[in-house]
Amino acid sequence: MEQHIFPYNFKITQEDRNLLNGHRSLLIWFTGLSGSGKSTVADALEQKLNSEKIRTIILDGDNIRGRLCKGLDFSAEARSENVRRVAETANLLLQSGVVVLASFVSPYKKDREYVEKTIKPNIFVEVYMNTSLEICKKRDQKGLYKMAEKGEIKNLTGVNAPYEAPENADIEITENDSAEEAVAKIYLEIKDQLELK
Ligand SMILES: Nc1ncnc2c1ncn2[C@@H]1O[C@H](COP(=O)(O)OS(=O)(=O)O)[C@@H](OP(=O)(O)O)[C@H]1O
Ligand SMILES: Nc1ncnc2c1ncn2[C@@H]1O[C@H](COP(=O)(O)OP(=O)(O)O)[C@@H](O)[C@H]1O
Repeated sequence: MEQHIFPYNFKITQEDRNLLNGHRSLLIWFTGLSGSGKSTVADALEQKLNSEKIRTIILDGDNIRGRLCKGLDFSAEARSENVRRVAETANLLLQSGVVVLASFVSPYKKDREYVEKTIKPNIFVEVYMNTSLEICKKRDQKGLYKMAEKGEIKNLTGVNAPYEAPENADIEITENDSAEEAVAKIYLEIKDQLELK
């Protein structure tokens, strides 16, 4: 289909919006197995940022899959499409000047690289929630691992679907870190990048 599209050059830039907000925008991307602590740490970090008067928004797997990404399953292709839509959404939100916290299993390296490429020149901070499968299985708050054991789920990440761990994550959170420790680690890393006014 031939399209005639002429993007308009709007006058207010992202830099103008950052100035108004008093900080830069960043994308903080949490990746890890189900139960690794992505949502918990994103939640605690958002509270810390909020208390510092930093504008934030959270994009979280389960929430996004109920709306923007409704109908996408957990095949490799659908997961890539899920992450692609989130990357586009994050890109728009970053242009508004907010700090975006995104928590997605995002098991494929190429998908995470796609996110980083999509949001450039904005800053991508990859947080690897390095919680072992053993601990995630023990937590199993949603009962997904038990369902996989019974053969009721065929593509659970870490069990019968792959997880490609980041090799050079900006920040690694281990299963021994409490949520508070994780927040402290992340905040220390991003503080300068926020360029607080
Ligand atoms: N098969 C399978 N594999 C992984 N996760 C599953 C699966 N089925 C359902 N769930 C639930 O979906 C949440 C993960 O969605 P994501 O959008 O983050 O996944 S992905 O990035 O597209 O891989 C995930 O949320 P978290 O537990 O917060 O990670 C689960 O609640
Ligand atoms: N740092 C932590 N230490 C101990 N338990 C945690 C920690 N982070 C999360 N949990 C617990 O693990 C479970 C799964 O956490 P959640 O944040 O939902 O993980 P994810 O979003 O990666 O699926 C929850 O019951 C949560 O309370």
